[in-house]
Amino acid sequence: MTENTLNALRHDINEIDADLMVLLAKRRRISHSVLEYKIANSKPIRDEEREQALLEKLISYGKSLGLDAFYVNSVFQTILEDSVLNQQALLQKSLNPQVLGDTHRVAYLGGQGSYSQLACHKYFSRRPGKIVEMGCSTFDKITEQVEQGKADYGLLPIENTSSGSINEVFDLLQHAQVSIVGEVTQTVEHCLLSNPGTELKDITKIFAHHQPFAQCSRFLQGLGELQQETCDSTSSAIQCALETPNSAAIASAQAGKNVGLEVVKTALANQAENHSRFIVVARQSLQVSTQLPTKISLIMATKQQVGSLADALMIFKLHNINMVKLESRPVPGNPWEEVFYVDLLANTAEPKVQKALEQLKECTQFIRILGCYQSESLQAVDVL
Ligand SMILES: O=C(O)C(=O)C[C@]1(C(=O)O)C=C[C@@H](O)C=C1
Repeated sequence: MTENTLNALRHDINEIDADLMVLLAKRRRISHSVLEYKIANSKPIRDEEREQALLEKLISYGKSLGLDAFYVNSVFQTILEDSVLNQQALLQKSLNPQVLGDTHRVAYLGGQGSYSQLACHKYFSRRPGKIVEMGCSTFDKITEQVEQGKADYGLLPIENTSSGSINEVFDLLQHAQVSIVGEVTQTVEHCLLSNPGTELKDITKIFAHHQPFAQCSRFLQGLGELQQETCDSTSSAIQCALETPNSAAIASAQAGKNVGLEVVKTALANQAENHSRFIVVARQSLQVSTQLPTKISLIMATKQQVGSLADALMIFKLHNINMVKLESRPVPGNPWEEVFYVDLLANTAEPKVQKALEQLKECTQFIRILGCYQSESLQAVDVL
């Protein structure tokens, strides 16, 4: 094959890709129109039966065209997820026009290339408007920016599939005057990054935030006596690696590319599927439509009596409310006292939930709703 033929083929591929883009944009516009019907008729945004029927039909049509089921399924699951999440974000915006403005000042940990920045871009990509990024050096500074009205939103990592709950953030939520208004999950692909030409055997020191250190503990154990230096954020770890010969940082490949560091090794995390869930906080709580899958996060301190935690949890069961997270953390200044963090798949606008929360007030010492927000972890319809 000549180079000319190759160029002609690539030209054809470019045209097909451009046509696909036009069709994807058209599909998105139609999906927005379907939302109008759902708003007018109070229908839930997600229609899993419709998704199932659609995917089955597409898989069978794909087979007749020589496309395998796995490929068709993965392409259309992505399209459907985009469609659902966009409908949800638009509905939220129509419900809270005064709060969800056109400029989003977002405070997050670190700077360019941090996982928080990636999560910020992911979350706000569905929320039209300009993002003003405010990189911060600590979690406290993030909530301070929001409390003082200098930022509209703060992004805080709350849990990771390898290292578990991020206790610092749970503790911060005990006293920060902010509400949780959203969540976003970001895939975290840790790589070892170093100055060009550096090989793994040359590296004597590794810089990272303590979370990546925890998430890559097995890889690090395998390296033996290597110096590890904990940094405030992934961005500052990258800066240190840039300035220190024979050193490396743990961060995403993209973060390294931004500053000229090269990837020495990929896939460092203990778990192959390494994801972090971030919460989005703001000064004001949001109204969340009951047409959306929603979560409530709350903290509570139970009475110091036998069975008081069991009594509190029983209330959720009695009202058929699904509890998806329960964490306990010590209360600063009160040794051996615990505060519980609870996530529920529920909406504070539902009467049964209001009733349950009233009952919970009666059987606990203290309860505070941290937020009711749109849950973005969509469970894909299973067709394969
Ligand atoms: O058909 C609908 O109800 C839509 O909103 C469209 C659509 C889609 O993009 O195809 C989106 C969300 C639903 O879960 C099902 C299908």
